[in-house]
Amino acid sequence: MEQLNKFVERIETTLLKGVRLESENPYDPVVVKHTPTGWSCIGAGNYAAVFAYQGNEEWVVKIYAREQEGLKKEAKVYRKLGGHPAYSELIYQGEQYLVLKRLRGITLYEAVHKGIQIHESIIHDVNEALQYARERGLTPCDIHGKNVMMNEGKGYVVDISDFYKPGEDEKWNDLVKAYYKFYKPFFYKYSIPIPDFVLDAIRHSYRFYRKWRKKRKQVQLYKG
Ligand SMILES: Nc1ncnc2c1ncn2[C@@H]1O[C@H](COP(=O)(O)OP(=O)(O)OP(=O)(O)O)[C@@H](O)[C@H]1O
Repeated sequence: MEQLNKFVERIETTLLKGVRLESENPYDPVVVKHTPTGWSCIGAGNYAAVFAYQGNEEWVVKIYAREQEGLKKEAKVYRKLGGHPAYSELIYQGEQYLVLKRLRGITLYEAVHKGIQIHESIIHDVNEALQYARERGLTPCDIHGKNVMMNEGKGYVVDISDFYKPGEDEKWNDLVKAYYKFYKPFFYKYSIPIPDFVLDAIRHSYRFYRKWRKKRKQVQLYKG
């Protein structure tokens, strides 16, 4: 408890006072303009940036750049999820930030970028973790390559902030399909790294593909 109190004090007196975040577009990651000494940014999503403190290996701080409402919902989801080895845990909820258990490893996005093999066990672990969430009354959503981490052959789900929304999306299913169709037979086999600009192009094209698919479904429904 004392350790947590000290950590919270450090967040509020150093990190929050010095950090500068910019979020221009909800479809692109938050940009960290300045990180105070002692802290390092270990990841950024479209809503938040995540920081680690040099003297603390256990916890990370997720600061929301926009939509503080999302922070409250994420905390609620963690409470509902309880403890599971494939998820992080909520340690503390601040006004603008959450303290979470630190997950180790690299994201699937980084693995593909660096040509590091993603074993099938990762896909199985995530499938199992998502099923666990469903059994707790949650709806797994927004699970993509930057929201799944792997470490020593185990898979972890990093971001559960959208699990309260009604209705699952297709992102994880699409990723699994792409894994078996393109990744496993080719990129996995030869450990080929993929440059950032290609991954970005895939990310943008996938967004358009999802929009197109959604429209097509609506038209089909309308035609009956
Ligand atoms: N508990 C954690 N331990 C270690 N790294 C983490 C943790 N949580 C997040 N990260 C890192 O920070 C990055 C951004 O976090 P996260 O995906 O939760 O942000 P977000 O803005 O909610 O994302 P999204 O754009 O998917 O909504 C992750 O891709 C991961 O690299």
